[in-house]
Amino acid sequence: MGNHFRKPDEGQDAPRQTEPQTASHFAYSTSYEGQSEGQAGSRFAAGADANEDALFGAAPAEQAYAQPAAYAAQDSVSEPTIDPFAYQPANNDFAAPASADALAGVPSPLDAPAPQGDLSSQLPQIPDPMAAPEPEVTADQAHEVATLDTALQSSDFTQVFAPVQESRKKMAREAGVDPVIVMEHVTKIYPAQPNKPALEDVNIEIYPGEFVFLVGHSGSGKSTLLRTIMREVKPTQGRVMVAGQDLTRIRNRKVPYLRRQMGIVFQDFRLLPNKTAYENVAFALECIGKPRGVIRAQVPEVLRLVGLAEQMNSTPDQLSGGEQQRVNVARAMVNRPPLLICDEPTGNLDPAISLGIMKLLERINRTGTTVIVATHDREMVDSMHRRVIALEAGHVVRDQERGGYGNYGAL
Ligand SMILES: Nc1ncnc2c1ncn2[C@@H]1O[C@H](COP(=O)(O)OP(=O)(O)OP(=O)(O)O)[C@@H](O)[C@H]1O
Repeated sequence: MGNHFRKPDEGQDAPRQTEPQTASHFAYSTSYEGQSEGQAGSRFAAGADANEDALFGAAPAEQAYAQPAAYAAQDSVSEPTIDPFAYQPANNDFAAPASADALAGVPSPLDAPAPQGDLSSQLPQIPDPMAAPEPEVTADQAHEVATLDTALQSSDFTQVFAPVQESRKKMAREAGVDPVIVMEHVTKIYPAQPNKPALEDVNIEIYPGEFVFLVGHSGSGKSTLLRTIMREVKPTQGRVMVAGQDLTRIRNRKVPYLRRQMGIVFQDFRLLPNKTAYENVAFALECIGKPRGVIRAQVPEVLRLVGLAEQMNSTPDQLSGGEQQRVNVARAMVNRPPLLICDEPTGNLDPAISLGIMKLLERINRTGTTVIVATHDREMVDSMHRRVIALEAGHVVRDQERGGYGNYGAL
């Protein structure tokens, strides 16, 4: 999916093709329909309008990056002790337990003696026809997964990836939360296909801190939906609100500031081939004018958190596909955006490595970042039990709180 974006100098309905990896593609490589790459490049000029950073709530003070210890204090203040999304059973969910006295003497079925012998060995062994074959995992892959698992245990994680405290605070304070993304009656018709809307009357609300899977057949509109959220595609009809900003109305010059609030991860990694992992991540910060001190503090930290402390000086050709994708995630997150948009982030990866990437995204989500993942990865969606939005021919055919991949339309 991620490789369907157009070259900057092509019209909006030009045939879709893979972009070459160039420096200008590195930082949010795709430009808004009709906007040239030159214009897009200017988005990263230093000296941003501070007011723009208010788009998603106040960004942390620059100083906080240079003093990681400050995060801890900041986090402990801003992280709500109650997660408003967490399931809170009502008092009457369960019958009140009987007192211990009343229960005394009543034989419990749990106290019954266990049947003797291992019954399972006496039962005929029937293979599960639905069971998927175990994927083969090489020693290298197992090592890669293990290093990432170790990195994910780091207690420092929240200090670096903890961007949306403002909205979480609001949620906790008011117990009523505004969605971070609202799509109202959104229809997108590409002129090249006037009779086949890529999206039709789509209505979606996504709240801060959610983890959302977007599923659907090829061509169902997943990429188009993500691209409207990034304001790379403008709807033909309807309204898209991101963090309270109406994307159908904001001026082009504001788009760069909007995108700074988004981390974007694509299937085709788009790392700069001649730069090391460190340099690739650092470049994302250089592009938005971060001071060198911030870069020196933040880049190794974020690479360590994605389990690449040992590979900072490796170039992409020295990294596995999964490691490259981790650099990509680190690069998307290094500026601590409150919203992470992933278009087929595991599309090219082996199942074991895909699971590692998904765990990483989940870990980032647990720090409060809203994560939206378009994917064809059935096993992943089924195993994670997160919100699933299914698209079919541009329509939302299912929006399920804790869904599986399903048969798109069917549950
Ligand atoms: N730039 C474009 N010009 C014309 N039609 C387009 C363009 N981009 C997408 N489409 C069409 O819009 C529809 C939705 O495409 P989209 O890429 O959003 O689907 P998708 O679900 O992401 O597919 P995949 O999973 O294959 O990436 C398709 O019919 C596609 O051909």
